[in-house]
Amino acid sequence: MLFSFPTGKQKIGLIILNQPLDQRFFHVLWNKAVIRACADGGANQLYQFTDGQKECFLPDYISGDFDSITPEVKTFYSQKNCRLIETADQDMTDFTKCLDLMVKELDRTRLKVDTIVVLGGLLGRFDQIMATVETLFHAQKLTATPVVVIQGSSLAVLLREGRQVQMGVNTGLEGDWCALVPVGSPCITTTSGLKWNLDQDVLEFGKLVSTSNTYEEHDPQQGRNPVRVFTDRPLLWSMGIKEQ
Ligand SMILES: Cc1ncc(C[n+]2csc(CCOP(=O)(O)OP(=O)(O)O)c2C)c(N)n1
Ligand SMILES: O=c1ccn([C@@H]2O[C@H](COP(=O)(O)O)[C@@H](O)[C@H]2O)c(=O)[nH]1
Repeated sequence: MLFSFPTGKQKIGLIILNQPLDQRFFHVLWNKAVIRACADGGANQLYQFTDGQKECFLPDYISGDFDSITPEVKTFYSQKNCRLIETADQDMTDFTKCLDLMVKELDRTRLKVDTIVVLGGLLGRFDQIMATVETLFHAQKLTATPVVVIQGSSLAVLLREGRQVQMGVNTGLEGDWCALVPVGSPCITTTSGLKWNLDQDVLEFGKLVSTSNTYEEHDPQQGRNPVRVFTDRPLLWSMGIKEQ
């Protein structure tokens, strides 16, 4: 798996959750997206954020149990022929269901994306933040495509087990912290490219969790080396995004 912040010619799928949108990345990510979706109240966020030019920013579909989308927003997007897909299941979050639909839609249309980018999910309600992380576990079963969550000054992605993952950390957008968090189970982990590397060390809550890590020192002319991580179980990678 090769992963870097979605820049350059990457094509993405974009999911907007019910959290305030961020001026820094919205337009660039919207333009890279070949499919765009809102999870329930994510549509309210899009509607509000694009005020004055809403017609230029129509999602392909809005899904969810529709307990958050307002009647005004629902009416607006349905009149603009955006698909409204009701997913009433109360055992899964609107994010998980929206992602499941996106994977199916990508399969159906044979559209290819490099990454599915999710805006929101890392701030606001703590239970929702935990649910975001849990959705990343579903994502690994649903698709081979990396699912990257971005909100505020953080990015999160769940690294797959059993293979070396290489991350480009030289796009200029990376902040100065990064972390490896063993969310689902203990992880035997080996890394390179970090200031505090691991060598077959066990990351485990109550034992060792790699927060407040950073990148190894580098020659500014040459840029940072990629970060390489090998883990025997799914492991959450999180990194800072520069405040601009
Ligand atoms: C054991 C268990 N705990 C809690 C729930 C309740 N539950 C889990 S996911 C879900 C849907 C959440 O919807 P979402 O739109 O993602 O979040 P909301 O803003 O409505 O809280 C619900 C109600 C459940 N079904 N099972
Ligand atoms: O505080 C929050 C609230 C919501 N989310 C995410 O958005 C979707 C949709 O939420 P609704 O409240 O149903 O509109 C939800 O599944 C969460 O993934 C969030 O991240 N933080």
